[in-house]
Amino acid sequence: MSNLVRSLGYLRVEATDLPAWRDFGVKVLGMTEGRGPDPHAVYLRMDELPARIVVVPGERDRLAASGWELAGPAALDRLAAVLDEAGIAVKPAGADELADRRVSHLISADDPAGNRLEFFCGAALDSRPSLSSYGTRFVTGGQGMGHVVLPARDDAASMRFWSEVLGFRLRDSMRLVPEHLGLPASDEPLWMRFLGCGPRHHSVALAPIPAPSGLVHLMIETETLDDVGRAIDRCARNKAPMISTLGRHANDEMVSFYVRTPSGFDIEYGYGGLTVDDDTWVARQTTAHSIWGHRFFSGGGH
Ligand SMILES: Cc1ccc(O)c(O)c1CC[C@@H]1C(=O)CC[C@]2(C)C(=O)CC[C@@H]12
Ligand SMILES: [Fe+2]
Repeated sequence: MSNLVRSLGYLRVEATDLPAWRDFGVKVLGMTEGRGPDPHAVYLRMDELPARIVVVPGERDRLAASGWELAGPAALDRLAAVLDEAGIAVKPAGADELADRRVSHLISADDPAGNRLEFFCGAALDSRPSLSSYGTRFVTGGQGMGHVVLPARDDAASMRFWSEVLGFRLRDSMRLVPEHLGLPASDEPLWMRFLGCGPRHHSVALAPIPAPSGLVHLMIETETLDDVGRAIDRCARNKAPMISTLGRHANDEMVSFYVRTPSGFDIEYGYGGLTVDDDTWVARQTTAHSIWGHRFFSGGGH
């Protein structure tokens, strides 16, 4: 157990339509556009960091990496050793990558499902405030930028890596119905695992959900319910495809809806998520994904 990762820091996305992403990020999500080292990239800000979503031009639409923040260089060194001991290949970053990501230290590794992870510390802060023209304010800070749901076929291998090696804590599990995900029926239970590394109920969820882009969804959280309501209005105005109704999740009590990004994965746009304390939290099994709402339009799956 290492317990070294503090929060979800950023996502790097490779995309085919950069102008669509700029419009989507600013006009639908209510993020602000930052500047950065790559003149062709779109840098989307939520807070004092220079970017939380970095969209780089590419041949295809996919999650290039999720970035995970650690407290400092000593913690990053310890994580590198822990990964190495577990037999996981660790790639140190070169000066070019450090400059590109505007962090002081960075290593990368793949999880057992092949999800590319970057672990960093020493992020640069932007002196210009991130002021959304819709007044949207995001919940970040110690809770990080939100949560990601990553595809993972092998439950046991993923749990070993995320929980035993990285030190994430299991906060909830939910059984999935294979037919709802377009998967063949099976006797083996299909698990969705919700894991946390800080006060946010979950910073990552792992599930055998097919995801051609490498990401099922990214959840971002706003400070008020009105921010979520206004985002729903902006989806309609900008013809962004909402894929679910508003709902409240059973496990983290988040009130949210889902909208499709120009890269084919989804954004969960939410308010009011639970924070938990590891000393008192008990992991349970939720049997329904929501206490109300979250009706998905695409007929099963997501
Ligand atoms: C169940 C749940 C609790 C809290 C969350 O933040 C959260 O995203 C979810 C999962 C929602 C979930 C999904 O992400 C992909 C498709 C899923 C599995 C469904 O088909 C129902 C629930 C959906
Ligand atoms: Fe979610």
